Amino acid sequence: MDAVKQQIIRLLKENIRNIPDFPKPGIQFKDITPLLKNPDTLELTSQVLAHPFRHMDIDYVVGLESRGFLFGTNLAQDLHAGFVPIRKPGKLPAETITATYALEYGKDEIQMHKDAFEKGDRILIHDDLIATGGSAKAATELVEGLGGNVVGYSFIVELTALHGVDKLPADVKKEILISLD
Ligand SMILES: O=P(O)(O)OC[C@H]1O[C@H](OP(=O)(O)OP(=O)(O)O)[C@H](O)[C@@H]1O
Ligand SMILES: Nc1ncnc2[nH]cnc12
Repeated sequence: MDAVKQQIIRLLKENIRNIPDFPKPGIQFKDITPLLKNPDTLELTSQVLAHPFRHMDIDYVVGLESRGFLFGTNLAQDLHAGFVPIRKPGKLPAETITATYALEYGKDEIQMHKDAFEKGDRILIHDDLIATGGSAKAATELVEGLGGNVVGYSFIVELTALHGVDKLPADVKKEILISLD
């Protein structure tokens, strides 16, 4: 990583705070609201997220509700791609497909519109954070279920102790800005 990027990543890291015991006892919640509040880190995060995928011919960025929407649409615009939302159950109005997954602090289902993209389209999956990897894996199942080609994953934060990345296909490009314990 070059020196400028390293300096940017350090600044981003300083703007993520740890909230102990949220939303449940024992969970160390990584709160990105300071990073969103600071106009410098807001802009820099967008720029460093987009850079590695600029020449990858991404057709759609798929973002996970809700924190995956914060940078997902901007990432799509930067890459001149479309944006596809993955949402919690009962929120998308047209016909959907569903995947079930386990969270670090619960269990949930996610949905995507059946007509979100065409078979063979090149998809970048984005979320703010990967913990157990359950939601990113479920998102992969949704995309592949519709014949999409997942060509990349983009996360701001990875919780390394939970090894979420191991749940994702080994041969697909992954860009993670910040690794935390
Ligand atoms: O890797 P995993 O163990 O699946 O966990 C990561 C997911 O958990 C958080 O979302 P959450 O479900 O808390 O919803 P939110 O984005 O609406 O806050 C986070 O934004 C990721 O989507
Ligand atoms: N520890 C954590 N902090 C923030 N978001 C999360 N999503 C799952 N685990 C999380």
